[in-house]
Amino acid sequence: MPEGLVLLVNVVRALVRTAVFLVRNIVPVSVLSVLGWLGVQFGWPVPVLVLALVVLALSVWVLVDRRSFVRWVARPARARWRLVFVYRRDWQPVLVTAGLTKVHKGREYLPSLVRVRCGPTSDRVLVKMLKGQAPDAWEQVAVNLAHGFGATLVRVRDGDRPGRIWLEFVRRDALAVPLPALPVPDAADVDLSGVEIGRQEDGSPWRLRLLGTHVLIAGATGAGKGSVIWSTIRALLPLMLGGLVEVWAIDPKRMELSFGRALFERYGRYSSDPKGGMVELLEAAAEDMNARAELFAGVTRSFTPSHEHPFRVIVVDELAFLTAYCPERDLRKRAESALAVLTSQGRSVGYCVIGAQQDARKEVNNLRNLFPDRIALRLDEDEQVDMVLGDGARDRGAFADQISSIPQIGAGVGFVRLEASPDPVRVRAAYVCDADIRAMVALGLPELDIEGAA
Ligand SMILES: Nc1ncnc2c1ncn2[C@@H]1O[C@H](COP(=O)(O)OP(=O)(O)OP(=O)(O)O)[C@@H](O)[C@H]1O
Repeated sequence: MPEGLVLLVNVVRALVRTAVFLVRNIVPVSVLSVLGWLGVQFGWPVPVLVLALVVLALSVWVLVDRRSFVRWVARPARARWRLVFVYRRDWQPVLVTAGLTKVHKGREYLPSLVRVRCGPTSDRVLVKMLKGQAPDAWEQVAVNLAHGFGATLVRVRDGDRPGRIWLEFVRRDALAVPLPALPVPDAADVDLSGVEIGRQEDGSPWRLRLLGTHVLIAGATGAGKGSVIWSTIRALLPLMLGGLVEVWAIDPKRMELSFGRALFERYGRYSSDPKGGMVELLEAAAEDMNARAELFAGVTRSFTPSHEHPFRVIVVDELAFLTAYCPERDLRKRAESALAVLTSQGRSVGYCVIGAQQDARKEVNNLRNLFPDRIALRLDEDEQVDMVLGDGARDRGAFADQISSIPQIGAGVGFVRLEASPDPVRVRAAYVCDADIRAMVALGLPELDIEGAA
């Protein structure tokens, strides 16, 4: 190629790059230009004074309304910073190494980085994939991307339109520290469509729906199933005391729920009797539910709790004991059919079954599909994740098998699928310790000797 032509090509390239840089950085470039112009025109104290005034105005904003400052200034500024100095800087080398680029006829095709948003603990990066590329290709190299961009974890989420995906880079584990028991709410604030029992990864409250659903909590031993159960009971306590909610506790392990036995006996029912008492309780619930269904038929389709017909939460601490491990076949069959009746018909008449279980396998609990809402705490094997949360949940980032078995870090941590989105959300239940349970019992039974109750 003649020398002149090479020179011309390089000049054109440099001009294009400069134009792209100016367009991409229009805001900082404009601000610097105006400040420079002020300096040249009126002397350098002027831009310094303007800057000082801007800093003063921002400081006042922080003091007056920190939230809106973070939303409108701090987060966008941080997102810009991370776009330029983290993602754009390392975009090409990391994607090439992870195998997400394509070379065709000597030309390299690179997926484009569209936008970056910063949250308190994670960044969301909108990516335009190469034509013909699917999100799976990104899911497979999520670990490479995490290491490449210095994140602890990367999740791949659906984008705003076909061909685009959000990459969620988790910078810091917001759930690494145990969450103490939440305050007992006021009765007026308890909403059975979403009782607050912990935190989501983005810092917002984790609300568990009880009205019109049943909940399965799956987790290996020590995963913290008890904290989900007790946080739920704690959130319901004011309505229990007011007679609008009853908790019927079935406690084959005689560990977790026995702490609140006095509370359940006063504001619901309790059984830990392996010789048939627990099954009788389930059958009584199923019978009452049938009677309710008959009464409500053709009268009402939505349930509102009343003193006559309280909302009943049936808590079963270890489902598998009733449906699989119980030595007596007859009791197993009766328990299974009562549970099937309750879960298949109880939703619309004010019954909610919350079942906990250690083993998520199908052989152990074939009622699993009757629980519309499921929580996967720490699980022993990766295949169990999809068994609990549904197909594809693990591919979408529900790594319940990787939750730490150290209680401080991992107990009560889990994944849920919320109604609004197929993507699993990481959550942590608040930890209701023995003293908190005693205080709850004391609140419900002030006349009782608390040590005796617990
Ligand atoms: N949400 C939580 N936050 C912090 N620590 C917790 C939390 N939940 C439980 N723990 C700790 O983990 C331990 C085990 O929890 P828990 O007994 O609830 O597990 P589990 O899943 O019910 O186990 P198992 O099936 O063996 O009864 C508790 O003793 C407590 O120290």
